Amino acid sequence: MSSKVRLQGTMRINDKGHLEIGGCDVVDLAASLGTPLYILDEALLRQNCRRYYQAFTGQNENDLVLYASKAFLVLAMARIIQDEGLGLDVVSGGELAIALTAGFPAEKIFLHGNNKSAAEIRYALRCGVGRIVVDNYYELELVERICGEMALKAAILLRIAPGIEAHSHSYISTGQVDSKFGFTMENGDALRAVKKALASPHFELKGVHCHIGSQILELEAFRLAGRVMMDFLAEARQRTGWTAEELDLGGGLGVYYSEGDDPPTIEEYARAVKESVADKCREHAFPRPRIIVEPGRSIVSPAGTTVYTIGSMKDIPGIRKYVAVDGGMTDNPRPALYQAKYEGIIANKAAEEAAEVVSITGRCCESGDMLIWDLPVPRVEAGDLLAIFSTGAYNYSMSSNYNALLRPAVVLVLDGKADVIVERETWGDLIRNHRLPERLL
Ligand SMILES: Cc1ncc(COP(=O)(O)O)c(C=O)c1O
Ligand SMILES: N[C@@H](CCCC[NH3+])C(=O)O
Repeated sequence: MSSKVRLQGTMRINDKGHLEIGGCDVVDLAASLGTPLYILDEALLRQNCRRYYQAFTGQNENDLVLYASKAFLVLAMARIIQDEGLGLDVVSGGELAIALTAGFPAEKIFLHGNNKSAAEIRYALRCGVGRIVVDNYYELELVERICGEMALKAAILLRIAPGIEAHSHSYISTGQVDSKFGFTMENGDALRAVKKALASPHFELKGVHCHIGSQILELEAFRLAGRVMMDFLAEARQRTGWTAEELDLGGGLGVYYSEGDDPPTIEEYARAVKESVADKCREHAFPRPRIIVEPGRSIVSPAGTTVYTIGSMKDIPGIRKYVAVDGGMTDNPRPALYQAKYEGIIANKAAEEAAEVVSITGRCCESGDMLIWDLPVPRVEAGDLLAIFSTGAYNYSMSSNYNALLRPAVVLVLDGKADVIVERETWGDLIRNHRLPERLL
């Protein structure tokens, strides 16, 4: 094989020496659908959903797994998530619209966000979403006012910043005190918010929420979150008499991207979360709340692969060989944003031994548009196909049209069938919303 990489899910190298996913030859997919191309392994995606369902709802039927839409949400994805019995966490009117258009049951949708607009809140309440997760005082008042206007009572959770430092990239750590998200526990804001919510006739306060960060590879951070949040609920009960029914611990479980990443399994994560809550329930004689989790990355990331065509190369002898592909930070901004590391192989030479080390660069006019540094590959030439692994999360959903590049298609593969679930953009799509004022005609 061209480099030591982990083949996940249904990936294999076929008799032609090509990478195959979901029974589909990646070289054929690239020929018929073009590149860059996002490929989604439906079997692995469903397997991850089932493992989460089994580890939580399967053990306690009241517990709930919400898939975090921000990782990747399109109509087909919403259908798969619904099929697998999970709920959805959405963070905008747009994500909510995708979910509802796919026919997702509103009561299994939780609306998140640190600055929801009044229109989004009205839309969510009108559709009957399951919960609104209120992030701050401004929102608490806004949601209350809108409920008053609509003459209804909203089932809410309060997002709390529990003051936990998760060991992840600072841009994706969210639970620490200095964070834009949630009511701060440390300075008493969280408890004041509970009192305020309880005093309102427009709220049914179901519980609390926290999310300490993303791509977390250590269970201890999750255990700590469970314990800290349960201590908070116990204190809130003591001070107000209110017994929370729900504890939403957010998402955050990391995945394997490259050598050195050693994530806990979904089952280990579930055990850690549930045990930390159970221990504290015993300590405080607190009735076990419904546990809710919101995984995004760990469900969809490993199921995604991006395929690119190799074009130009620049060899600087003794320094580095740059190999350019037909995508880059527009379809995968994570290396540029978080110094994220990925693995990949040459899909049409997947059985060949590595012969050189190259650095994969994107085609954007930015020196920072690097996808992989120092990747061992067989001898590569223009026209070869590079497959980069674990791109299912925060790639399509964070893609852009920088340099007027087009967003790739997304194809869902299963048992030799390949279905396009998102069409490749066209130049027409790029220009559709542009307007020329009269005086420029
Ligand atoms: C509130 C909330 N829930 C869930 C998630 C999903 O996180 P992850 O993809 O790391 O599981 C996020 C994103 O980090 C989030 O902000
Ligand atoms: N976008 C981030 C994850 C942040 C999720 C939202 N809190 C990533 O690609 O790793």
